[in-house]
Amino acid sequence: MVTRAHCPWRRRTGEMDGMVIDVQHLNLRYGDFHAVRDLSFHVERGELYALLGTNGAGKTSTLEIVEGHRAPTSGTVTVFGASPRDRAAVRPRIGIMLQESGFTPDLTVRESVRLIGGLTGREDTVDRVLAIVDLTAKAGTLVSQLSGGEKRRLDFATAVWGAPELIFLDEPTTGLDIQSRDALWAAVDRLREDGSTIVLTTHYLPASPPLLVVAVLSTVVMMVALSLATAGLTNSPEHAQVTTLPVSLGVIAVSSWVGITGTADLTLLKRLLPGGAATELVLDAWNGGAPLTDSLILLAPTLSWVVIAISLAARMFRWEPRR
Ligand SMILES: Nc1ncnc2c1ncn2[C@@H]1O[C@H](COP(=O)(O)OP(=O)(O)OP(=O)(O)O)[C@@H](O)[C@H]1O
Repeated sequence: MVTRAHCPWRRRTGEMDGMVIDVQHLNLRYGDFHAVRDLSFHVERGELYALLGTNGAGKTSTLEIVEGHRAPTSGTVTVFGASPRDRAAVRPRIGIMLQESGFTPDLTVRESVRLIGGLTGREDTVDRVLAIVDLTAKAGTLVSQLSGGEKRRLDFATAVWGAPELIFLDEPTTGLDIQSRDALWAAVDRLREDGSTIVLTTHYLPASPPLLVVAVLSTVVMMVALSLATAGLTNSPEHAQVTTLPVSLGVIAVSSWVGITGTADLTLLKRLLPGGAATELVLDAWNGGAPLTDSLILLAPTLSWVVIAISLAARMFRWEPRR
């Protein structure tokens, strides 16, 4: 666990309240190719915010802009109220796990962590960081002798040194075995509990996502639909109440759109959909002959399922005019 002693920024009470990242009408073109189209979202302090999307949707490109590594073609981005290109203002407060970090192969794990940590200007100890990323046993091993998953955990170490206020993780679980993946999600959750705001891209979602806010790149429609739908999957009761209706509607509507057929009766619906007054409303409408198909299979709306279903629907409705 991160202690207060490791978190000097916590003392600046009040400064961190509210919005950490604000992205408005972001566009990025690589020559003629429109990689990110009119993307807007914001991230609040203490949130775990995931950018989801199909391969090539623009997740890494967006992250690179917010991290200050790349300039947008148009749109505005602020991090802690400053431009992410303002390194002096922003860099000391953020930790970044790239898709691939270039570590020197003939340094040990301990030397690598100390070297990268030293560059952040934040205080921490190698032992604490190695414990977070579960590399204590490999402290004396040369980077060239690490496995792919161990190298990925070393990448993670560079992002968490000094308990930064804002942590970016680009595909953090790539190459990790199931156990390491679970351990990483647990570490991410602990970092968030300790006060860090976390923004990540991933194709592998934990089975029970912690308090998770999601944007799906490609289209505004997808982003809005999924943000609403997934908010209902969080463990926050107030969110769940507000968003039960979109979750229920989303499950029924997407099932209909993608043409899944089968039989579902009211009892099954009640079992599978989230509970609450909003669900009752949806069921009443459906049962009373609302314009929805009477023949569909309903799936429990896990986050992965919603992503797949909305991606399919997006393809069917050609929601991705990318060029
Ligand atoms: N430097 C570049 N020059 C030209 N096109 C690029 C460049 N970098 C990325 N692209 C293109 O922009 C699109 C978005 O790339 P990006 O890496 O942001 O996607 P992604 O959502 O992170 O994908 P993945 O899930 O596969 O990692 C892709 O089609 C990619 O080919």
